[in-house]
Amino acid sequence: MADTNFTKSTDAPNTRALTIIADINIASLNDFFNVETLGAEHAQTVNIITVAGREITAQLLADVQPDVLLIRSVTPVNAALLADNHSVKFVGSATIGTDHVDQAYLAERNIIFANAAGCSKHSVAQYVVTSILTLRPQYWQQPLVLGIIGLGNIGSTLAQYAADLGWQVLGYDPLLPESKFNNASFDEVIAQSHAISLHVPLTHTEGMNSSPYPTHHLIDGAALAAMPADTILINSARGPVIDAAALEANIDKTARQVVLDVFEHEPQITEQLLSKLTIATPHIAGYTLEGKLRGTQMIYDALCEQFNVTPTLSMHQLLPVNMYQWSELKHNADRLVKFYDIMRDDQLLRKKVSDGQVSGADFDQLRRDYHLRREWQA
Ligand SMILES: NC(=O)C1=CN([C@@H]2O[C@H](COP(=O)(O)OP(=O)(O)OC[C@H]3O[C@@H](n4cnc5c(N)ncnc54)[C@H](O)[C@@H]3O)[C@@H](O)[C@H]2O)C=CC1
Ligand SMILES: O=C(O)C(=O)[C@H](O)COP(=O)(O)O
Repeated sequence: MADTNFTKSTDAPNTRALTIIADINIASLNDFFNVETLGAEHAQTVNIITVAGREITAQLLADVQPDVLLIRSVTPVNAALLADNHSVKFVGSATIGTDHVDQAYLAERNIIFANAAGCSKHSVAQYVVTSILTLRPQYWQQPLVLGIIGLGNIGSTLAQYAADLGWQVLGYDPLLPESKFNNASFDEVIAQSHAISLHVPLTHTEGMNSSPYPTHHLIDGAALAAMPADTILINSARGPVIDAAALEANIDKTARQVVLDVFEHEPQITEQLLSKLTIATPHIAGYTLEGKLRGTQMIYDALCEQFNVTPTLSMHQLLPVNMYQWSELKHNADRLVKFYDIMRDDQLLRKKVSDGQVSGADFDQLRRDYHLRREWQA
C-alpha cells in the first residue's frame, strides 16, 4: 500500500517543504494554502506552482514530484497523468463535476481525493433562472413548467427558485426517491415542459464513470424530436449530455431556443453551432466569486482534515459584502435580469469567432479573465 503520510521519513519535523501543483484558475490559492493556514508542523514552507489546467502534464508531475495536486475540471487525472509520479498524496478538484478524475485509480494508489460538491449550486441555478427570464420575460406573469433533469445539488436548488417564482416543476432523477420535485418520467419532462434544464453528471454505459442511467447523449435525436419546438433547452451540465449533431439538425428544423454553457467539443465551438444558439457562454455558469471561493474552501478543508488540523481560514473573510437578496430580486423583473447581464457573456463569446470557430485558446482566455459575478443570497 502506498504511504499516505505527508511527512517524508527523511525530513526532520519543521523543516518540511510542501509542494503543490495547482491550476492557476483556482481562486485565492495563496490565501488558503500557506504555512499559517496549513499548520506549521506540516509545512515550514509551502511552494505553489501554478499552471494552466490543460498544461498539468505527466512530465510536469514526474519532474516536480509534488505532494499535492489541486485541479479544476480541465485536467484529466488518471493512470496516464500519474504513472511516473510517486509523490502525490492528495488530489483536490475545486469543482463539482468529477468526470475528469479516475477515482478508482486514485484509490488503488492510496491517493486521497476530494472535490467541491455543491460549491456553485446557487450560481448555476441563478444562471438558469436568469437565462429563462431574459429570453421569456412573460414568465414573470405567467406560470412556467420547468423540466429539470437531475435533482441533486443544482437541480434541487433550481427547483426551489422555480417554486418561489410560482412555476411548476417537472423533475426526473431515477437515482433519487420520488418527491415533490422528483415527480415525472423522462418522457413527461421532455414532452410537457416550457423549458428544460439539465443538471446531471456526465456518465457512460461502461468504463470510468459508468452508470445504470448513463447521461452521455441523454438528449439525442429521439429526445429532441419528442420535445415541443417552443421548449427552451438549457445545458449547463456537461457538453456530451447532448448529441451536438442531433441538436444542430433539430434547431434547423424547429428554430428551438437553446442555451448552452457547455459544449460537446469544448473548448472549441464551431461558428455553425454558435450561430444556431440563442445564448452561448464559455462554461461560466458556476463562475461567481462565491462559487469559486467555496470550491477552494472545500478542498482546503479536505486537506486540513488529512493534516488533522483545524481550518483557520473561511471564505467569508475574503468576500466583500453581498447585499443582493433573492427575496427582493424575485419581485423585480428589471433588477433580476440586470443583476446578471447574461447577454454580455454571450456577446463576448461570439466576438471570439475567427476562421469559422471559437478556438480552445480563446474559450479558455474568456474563462481565465472572467469578471466573477456575485451570487444573490437565497
Ligand atoms: N457549467 C458549470 O459551470 C457547472 C457545471 N456543473 C455540472 O453539473 C453537474 C450536476 O451538478 P450537481 O447538481 O451539483 O451534482 P449532484 O451530484 O448533486 O446531482 C446530480 C444528480 O443527477 C442525477 N442523475 C444521474 N444520472 C441521471 C440520469 N440519467 N437522469 C437524471 N438524473 C440523473 C443524480 O442522481 C444526482 O441526483 C455536475 O456533475 C457538473 O458536471 C457543475 C458546476 C458548475
Ligand atoms: O464545478 C464544475 O463541475 C464545473 O464545471 C466548474 O464550475 C467549471 O470548472 P472549470 O472548468 O473552471 O474547472
